[in-house]
Amino acid sequence: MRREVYDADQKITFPLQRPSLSVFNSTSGNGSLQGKAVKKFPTCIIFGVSKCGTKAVIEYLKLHPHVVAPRSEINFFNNETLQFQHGLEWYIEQMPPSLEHQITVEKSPDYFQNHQCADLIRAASPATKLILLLREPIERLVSEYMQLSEKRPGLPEFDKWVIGQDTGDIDQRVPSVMVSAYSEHVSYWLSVFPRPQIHIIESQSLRDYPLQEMRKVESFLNLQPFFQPDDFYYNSTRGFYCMRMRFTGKTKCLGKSKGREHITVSQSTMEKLKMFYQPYNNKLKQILTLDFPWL
Ligand SMILES: Nc1ncnc2c1ncn2[C@@H]1O[C@H](COP(=O)(O)OS(=O)(=O)O)[C@@H](OP(=O)(O)O)[C@H]1O
Repeated sequence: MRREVYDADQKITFPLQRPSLSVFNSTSGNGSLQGKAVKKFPTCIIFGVSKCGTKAVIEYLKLHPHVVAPRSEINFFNNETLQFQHGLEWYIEQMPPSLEHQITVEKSPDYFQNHQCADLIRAASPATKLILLLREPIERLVSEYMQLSEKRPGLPEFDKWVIGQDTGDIDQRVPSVMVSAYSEHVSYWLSVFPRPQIHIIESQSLRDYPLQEMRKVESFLNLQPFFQPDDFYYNSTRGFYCMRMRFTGKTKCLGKSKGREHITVSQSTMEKLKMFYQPYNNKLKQILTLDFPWL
């Protein structure tokens, strides 16, 4: 059975029943892991926000033996070409096979500002759980700027990038500026998904207290309690918590593209940015009834 999830002009259909592709028998020596492994639609999608620690959450989650996740972002629901040419079966094909007791988690943080992703995910799988990370908006913006300036050497200096030369105000035409206007996007996602279906993590708290935050994630996903203090250790060279694999003792930190040094924003631009984000932050606090240090 199939149903339309786009409007009639777009003619995209998503199967109501999720197909189980690439069925095979697990050859794992661990008795409890034997059985059929199949590729499944994610139980949980980390849908944003970019530069807020999404990679850390998915890598931490992958320590849990009951979690599988693809190696990289799939960016399916924000890519019409993939949807039209390949369809939902292709999306599921990108997932690693999972055993019956395992869940699949995907992270594509650019879904957040692409509101149609909310409708598409809901149409494809209304019960899929969602995780959202939120970072102080100016810090997030600077983090994205650092990434962009590495990829695009001709990018203007930060001040010129965020301030419209014609107006002298924060330039709302810069997409990255508007990504940090969280309330605009959160209100849309909350019009599509009930609040209890979205777990929110404050980025600084994840950086400082990974164990505490990952235990909350574990509970949100109804996973068996697994995370222990030894799974995380502070790496003073990197300035972040890294991971210790429980069964091999090997350690793993995130790559060098995480934790880039940030530029110092001039005081006048900082003031403009603070004024600009204040109303969005106030609205966010109201919508979520949450209190972060920067709200
Ligand atoms: N454990 C650990 N290790 C490394 N980095 C960590 C960690 N926890 C959180 N962070 C913060 O994650 C920021 C990058 O966020 P994302 O992974 O969401 O970026 S991306 O959108 O996937 O590019 C990255 O931002 P920048 O410091 O600005 O690079 C980090 O601050």
